[in-house]
Amino acid sequence: MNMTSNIPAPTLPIATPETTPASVRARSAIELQAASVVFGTGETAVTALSPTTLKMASGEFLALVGPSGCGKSTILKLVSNLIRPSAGVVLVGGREAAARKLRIGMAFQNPTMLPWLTIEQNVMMPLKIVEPFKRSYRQDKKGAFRDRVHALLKQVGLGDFANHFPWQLSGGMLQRSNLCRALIHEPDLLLLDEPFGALDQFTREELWQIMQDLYLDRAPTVLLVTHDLREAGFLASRICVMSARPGRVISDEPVTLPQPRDIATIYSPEFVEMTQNLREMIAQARSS
Ligand SMILES: Nc1ncnc2c1ncn2[C@@H]1O[C@H](COP(=O)(O)OP(=O)(O)OP(=O)(O)O)[C@@H](O)[C@H]1O
Repeated sequence: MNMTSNIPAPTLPIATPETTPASVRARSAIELQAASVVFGTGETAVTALSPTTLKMASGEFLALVGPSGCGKSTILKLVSNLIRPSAGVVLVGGREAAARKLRIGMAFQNPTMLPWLTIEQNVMMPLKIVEPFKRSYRQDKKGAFRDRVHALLKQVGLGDFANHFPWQLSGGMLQRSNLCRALIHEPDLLLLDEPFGALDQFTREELWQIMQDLYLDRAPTVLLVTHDLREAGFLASRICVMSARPGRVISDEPVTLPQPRDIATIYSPEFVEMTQNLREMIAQARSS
């Protein structure tokens, strides 16, 4: 399913994967060098992440899987610079604490739409607050921004819901809006923490396809945390498995299936074998 043909030509001088210089794209390469995280001190200290080494190239789609509490979300927080490592180094684009210089999009399990704003206004929010869009927004370019929001909403099948309020949408529709809000400002780096976790299987599969289209269209660097091994296999170009808390990466393998993938792929013997292997690794990690 490729919906890119529905998008009107961009009306703003916004970077696309084709126009973004390699130097800019390289800024979103990620590297953890023996990075560890301890929350708290003394007797109440919790080691959330063992020294972890992980490298991601710009434009890569990496899925992190592992037992509950092993430190997956902690890695997202490190990469986004919400927290600093207790030891080791986290580099984004080759520099420490550099995430704030990047355009980052985030989507979590529970979409946090502002209930008093319409879907259009919610999705527009990053354009209001993130440079360079913020400057143009102030210069009354709202018409162009609105066109951009509508094009993206249309791409995910929400073209007719721009003026609805969040409470008028289903869970799946809210998750689509959530993805739109995470992508509207053309992020270099997309951090996804179980973004489809609360959805039924059919809606989830539909959103995997939408996510895949958006990724192939825009090529951001994506770090996806998920418990759903099929989701990891369907979307990612690489899967890292973590050990139980305090976690570290115990397996790091590419997903060799060609992209774009369709839903039938997840029933192929190759795919089933891959997810079974991942499942066994996680089951072992949980019990050890
Ligand atoms: N701010 C905090 N203060 C204290 N402990 C924390 C904090 N944040 C996370 N932890 C602990 O660190 C560990 C790792 O948490 P994290 O959220 O990274 O795990 P996770 O792998 O994402 O878990 P899940 O799959 O269940 O979402 C957990 O034991 C958690 O309780």
